[in-house]
Amino acid sequence: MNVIVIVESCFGNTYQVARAIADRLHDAGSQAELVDAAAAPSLPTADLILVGAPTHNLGLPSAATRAKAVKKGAATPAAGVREWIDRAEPTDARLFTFSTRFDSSWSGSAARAAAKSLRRRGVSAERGEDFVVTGVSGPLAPGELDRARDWAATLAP
Ligand SMILES: Cc1cc2nc3c(=O)[nH]c(=O)nc-3n(C[C@H](O)[C@H](O)[C@H](O)COP(=O)(O)O)c2cc1C
Repeated sequence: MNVIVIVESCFGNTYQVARAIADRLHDAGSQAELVDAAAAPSLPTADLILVGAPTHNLGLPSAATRAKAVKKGAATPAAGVREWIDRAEPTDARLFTFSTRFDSSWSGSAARAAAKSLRRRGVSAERGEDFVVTGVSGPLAPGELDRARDWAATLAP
C-alpha cells in the first residue's frame, strides 16, 4: 500500500506523531512517505492519505496562530494543512485526519476541522485520532506515540 502522511507542526509534536505513524506503516510493508503540508502535492498518488496538524484556536492553524506560536519559540512554516486543503483535489484514496491538542473538554480539534473543511471542498475525509500534548510546546503525554502506532496498524492491517 502507498501511504502519504502530510503534516504541519510548530513545535515538533505533531511531526513526532506523524513519524511514528509512517514508521509503523512502513514496518507493516507499506511505502510510507512523510511530507510537510507546505510541500505536499494537491493530488497525492497514494492509497491512503493521512493529514495531521496541531490544534490552534479550536481548529486548524492559520497565519495568525502560527505567528503566535513563533512568539512562543516555534519554528513555524508559512503554510500548512489549512492551505493544503485549499488546493486539495478529490481523490479515490482513503483519507484520515489527525491532530495534537490538550486533553480538555474545550480543546477543539484540528482533526475535526480538517475533515470538515475537506468534505466542504468535495474531498471525502474521515476524522481520525487526536493525540494529547501536556503543554503548548509539548511534550506528548505518556503513551501517545504508542497509541499513534496502534492507530496506524488499524489503517493498514
Ligand atoms: C496559537 C495557539 C493556539 C492554540 N490553541 C489550542 C486550542 O484551541 N486547543 C488545544 O487543545 N490546544 C491549543 N494549542 C496547543 C497546541 O495544540 C499545541 O501547541 C500543539 O498540539 C503542539 O503541536 P506541535 O508541536 O506539532 O506544534 C494552541 C497553541 C498555539 C500556539
